[in-house]
Amino acid sequence: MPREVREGDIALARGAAHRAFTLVVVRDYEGGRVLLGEKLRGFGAGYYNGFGGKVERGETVEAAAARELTEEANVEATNMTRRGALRFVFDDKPLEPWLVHVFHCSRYDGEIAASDEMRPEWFDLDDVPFENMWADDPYWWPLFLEEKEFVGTFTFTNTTTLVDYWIRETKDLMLDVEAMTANE
Ligand SMILES: Nc1ncnc2c1[nH]c(=O)n2[C@H]1C[C@H](O)[C@@H](COP(=O)(O)OP(=O)(O)OP(=O)(O)O)O1
Repeated sequence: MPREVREGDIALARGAAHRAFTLVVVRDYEGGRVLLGEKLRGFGAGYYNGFGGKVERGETVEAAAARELTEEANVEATNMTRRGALRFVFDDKPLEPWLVHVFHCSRYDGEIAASDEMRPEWFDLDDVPFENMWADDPYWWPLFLEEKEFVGTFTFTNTTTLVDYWIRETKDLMLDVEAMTANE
């Protein structure tokens, strides 16, 4: 069972800069469902997740989120809002902490289609497949679905075993992101 800790109790490797990632969850309000993708290859293969990936050099976080959604699910977001920042700390690989910027999207252009990386699938809100998702997801999804903004940190061992975490709502997401990346 992962241990809930106080904010600040999770130590980061000194001097390690975050690696930035995006994660977009598409929500269909009328249908009461969310779009997830089964990851077909690479990090997290076999898990269901939102759509996203690494922020490339010289790219904004927003542009990276839109690009990854198009690459992985074949649609262009027409409204996307930042909703959270999740820091992942690993004791094995990768060594640097990750900062995953979570976005919400409810309108898009195009037809959803699979890519070589993700197989999209709609899930009813009460049927999100947490048993086949990253172990941190059950801790922040409630805030996501309640339309709250949130920040948190999760420590993993052996890449996928969640050891400890903190998560909370934030009233100023960007201020908290600045604080999380202050020493970089
Ligand atoms: N623990 C956890 N919870 C929720 N979401 C994630 C994690 N770990 C993660 O990596 N993620 C998310 C963050 C990103 O959206 C993806 C991982 O990105 P990845 O597919 O490795 O990046 P790409 O740039 O698409 O990779 P390649 O195209 O280079 O293979 O999962």
